[in-house]
Amino acid sequence: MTKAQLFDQIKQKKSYLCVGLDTDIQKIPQHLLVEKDPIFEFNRQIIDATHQFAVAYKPNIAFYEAMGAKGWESLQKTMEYIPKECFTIADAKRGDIGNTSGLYARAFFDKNSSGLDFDSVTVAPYMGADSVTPFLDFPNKWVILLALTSNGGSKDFQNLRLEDNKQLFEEVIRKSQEWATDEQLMYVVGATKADMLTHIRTLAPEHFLLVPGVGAQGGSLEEVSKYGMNSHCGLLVNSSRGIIYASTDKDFAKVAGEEAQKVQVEMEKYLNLYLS
Ligand SMILES: O=c1ccn([C@@H]2O[C@H](COP(=O)(O)O)[C@@H](O)[C@H]2O)c(=O)[nH]1
Repeated sequence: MTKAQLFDQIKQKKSYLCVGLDTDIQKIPQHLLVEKDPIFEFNRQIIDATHQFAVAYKPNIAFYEAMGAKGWESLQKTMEYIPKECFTIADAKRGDIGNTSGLYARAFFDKNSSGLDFDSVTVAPYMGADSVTPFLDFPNKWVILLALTSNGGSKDFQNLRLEDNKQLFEEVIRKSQEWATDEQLMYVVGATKADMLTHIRTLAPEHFLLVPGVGAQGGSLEEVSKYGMNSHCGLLVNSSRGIIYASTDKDFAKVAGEEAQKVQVEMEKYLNLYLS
């Protein structure tokens, strides 16, 4: 999917919501456990209930890998089920020496090889250029590079000052722009770091940002939108637990749909206010 197509979706749905499919067998409603594939059944109902309010879905790969071969099968079925207009993110946080990264890229991007055809994958920048560029060899596919993450531990490395007093995450954003344009590269910035967004927009004015950390982690959608939005929105704001586990009862899908709609209504307001 191109950047223009993503912005078209955002305008059509008046939403920049990404629903996180962090589907945990221990958290899904009990009544689904009798299904042949409870994880897929849960995702199917969540997608049915939320897709009119969401422009993207982000399965966190850990939740599927932890279930072995069955988990990969549930993931493949989920990917087949997500409506084609939605942007898909493999939240896998990969990155390794070049030839290995190439295989990670095939795992998420090359349907003929792995059965998976994600639009994007999250990548850790720590190993540098040759660990990231193999993902960029796939046309129309995106790298979403971890820049300033939402967790407390992000300060251990990402805020370290370099010799020129720049913080490490700033250098990640600067250096990575030598590898790809904003047509293929996005950054992860946690909603819990919304106070940094004005500054981040000076470093990456045109890029889309994937912003996790609203909902369960307490980040503010209003602040993210106010300080992070650009002329083509430039934001995909993820909520996982806040939507998919809003109810853990038989009504889980209906309640998830209602939560997604609430977020969409708020996003519509911010699109009207802050789209420059
Ligand atoms: O900085 C980051 C990067 C990734 N994540 C992931 O996003 C979701 C957030 O889930 P919630 O339930 O909405 O808190 C989850 O998959 C994380 O692994 C992040 O939170 N922060």
